[in-house]
Amino acid sequence: MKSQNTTSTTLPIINLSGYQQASKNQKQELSAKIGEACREFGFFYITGHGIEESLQTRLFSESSKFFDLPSKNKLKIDKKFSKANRGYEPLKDQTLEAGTPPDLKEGFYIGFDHSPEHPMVKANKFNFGQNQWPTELPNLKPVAIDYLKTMTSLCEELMSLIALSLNLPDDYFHDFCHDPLATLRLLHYPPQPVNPEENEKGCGAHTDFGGLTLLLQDENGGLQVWSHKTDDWIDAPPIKGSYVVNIGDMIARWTNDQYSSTLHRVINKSGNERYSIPFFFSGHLDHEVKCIPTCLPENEQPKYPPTTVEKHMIEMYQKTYGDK
Ligand SMILES: O=C(O)CCC(=O)C(=O)O
Ligand SMILES: [Fe+2]
Repeated sequence: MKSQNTTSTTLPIINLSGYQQASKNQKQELSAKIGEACREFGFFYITGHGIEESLQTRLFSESSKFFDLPSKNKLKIDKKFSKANRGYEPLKDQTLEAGTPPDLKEGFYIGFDHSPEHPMVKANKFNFGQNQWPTELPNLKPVAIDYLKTMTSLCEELMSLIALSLNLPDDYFHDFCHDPLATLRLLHYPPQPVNPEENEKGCGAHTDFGGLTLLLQDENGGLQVWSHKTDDWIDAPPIKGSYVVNIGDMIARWTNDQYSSTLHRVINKSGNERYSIPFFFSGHLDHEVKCIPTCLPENEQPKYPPTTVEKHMIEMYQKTYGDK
């Protein structure tokens, strides 16, 4: 692949304003724009999504307070103590791009709190369980849980627009959306070093594992998206009040790559500390993911064998975190 520079193509911006009250026709129009963006880039921005700015600001504020804590405090809630991969992920813990140095980012994983009696916890389902919260930041939990709930509802709506865009009934992904694995990841990227190791980056080139990712990023920029059209990296700069949405591996598998789960990476060249908050909507763990028959033209074969959400998620965590 090419250097760390980018070309100037821009990702589409889709305004969702009023989507909840939209007529059938308006929803069809919106879904057609989403479909086009998914085919061309696998990435798009959304505005008019209805998530309150004050909620986003409070979450960013808790996030920066968390990463400012002394290392020894953060390490007390290292995700290695959690059966459900919840908690602190130290700097360089993950290598998203095989064969390159580990990612220059630290993180904090949050999901819905599931009691030990929850059937999915009893069944030892992947990433279902309890969070680990920092005792120093009592406000993080209510803000993060509020955010998780709101984002989950937004993703359900987006999945129904994706269904429409594929000429499927709008409730086609209903079962996938039921009792989903939904993960919030607070991320902190130190500035890119002046003399980085070869190929060292904030976040190595990767595709996202789940259904949809909705990314909130601060004003520093640094996200780059691979364009198969121009065969080069393009910038996905922050646009105030928007989310960057991208298609994950599940949707690529359903559509036989008609909708692209696109490579992306982060290089924090801003010289500042960068903060971002991706929300990963991965769906119901038992859901089978195999090519949707109407997404397979007569002369094509499915590119991927059938899998389940859980199987794919486990494989991808093992691949990028090794045996940790
Ligand atoms: O921080 C970002 O801008 C992107 C993070 C990302 O791609 C991920 O966590 O999967
Ligand atoms: Fe990603």
